[in-house]
Amino acid sequence: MTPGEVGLSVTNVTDDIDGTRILDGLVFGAPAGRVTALLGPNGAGKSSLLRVVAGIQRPLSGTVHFEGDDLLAMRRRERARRVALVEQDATTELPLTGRAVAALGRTPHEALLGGHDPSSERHVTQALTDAGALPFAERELPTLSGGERQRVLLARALAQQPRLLLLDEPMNHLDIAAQLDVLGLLARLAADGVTVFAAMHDLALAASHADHVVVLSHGRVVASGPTAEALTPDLIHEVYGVRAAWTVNPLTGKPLLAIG
Ligand SMILES: Nc1ncnc2c1ncn2[C@@H]1O[C@H](COP(=O)(O)OP(=O)(O)OP(=O)(O)O)[C@@H](O)[C@H]1O
Repeated sequence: MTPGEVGLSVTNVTDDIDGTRILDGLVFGAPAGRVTALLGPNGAGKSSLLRVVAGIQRPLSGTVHFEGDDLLAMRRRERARRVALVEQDATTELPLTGRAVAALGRTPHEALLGGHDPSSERHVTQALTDAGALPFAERELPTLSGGERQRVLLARALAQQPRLLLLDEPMNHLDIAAQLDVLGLLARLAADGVTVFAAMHDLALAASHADHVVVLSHGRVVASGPTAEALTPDLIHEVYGVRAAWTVNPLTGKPLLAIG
């Protein structure tokens, strides 16, 4: 698939939880080999949508295609070879080392009848390195700080070698340098052909690092498109009730979204 073509395609996705409509007729596309930020206020439905796309939560109706294939109709193992999700504050009480957690990402690629794959260890070490988690590889997960755990969970997703990487607030727990580090990694993954779809809260960081945005409000898509076109000050005011203006970042010379 050529970068920029629609990679992820969501059509008429609707879902309820306990009789309440959480996702309401969502229709949007996210370009292949690009970083798309999923934005929206608390409770807008971002995590729910990511869980639907990842195949964890089956929607009431609608379809989800990736690179032309129906993700919801796929067997779980096949889907796991294509799609990885880094959940928000995933369970972290497992007494497993960082390396063991990252190695879980290899499961969908392992032979069903066992057998050692010699390349697996190499993929795990590479994933730990790319996610900046190598220093924590031999430490048990419950002993790690929030930001360190976040990097290990990212390593697990990278070890999965997904074509579609879903992330739920990947910058959560990370200091600003680490946030920029992860955003740089997401851009490199996208340049390598991975479609990245990440829920984010920091509008300014999303504005400067995402190629494309999808904005949810009350379970509906209220904007979707290339970042500078879709993320207008009016839209931001309507959705978040704050003022915003596009300006130029004096450090980088690139567009900067100022929030006031
Ligand atoms: N298990 C559940 N039971 C009841 N309501 C739920 C459940 N999970 C989510 N919801 C509700 O669904 C709506 C969407 O939640 P979701 O977590 O998808 O939003 P979000 O955009 O990810 O929010 P945040 O930015 O706060 O993480 C919210 O109103 C939430 O209260």
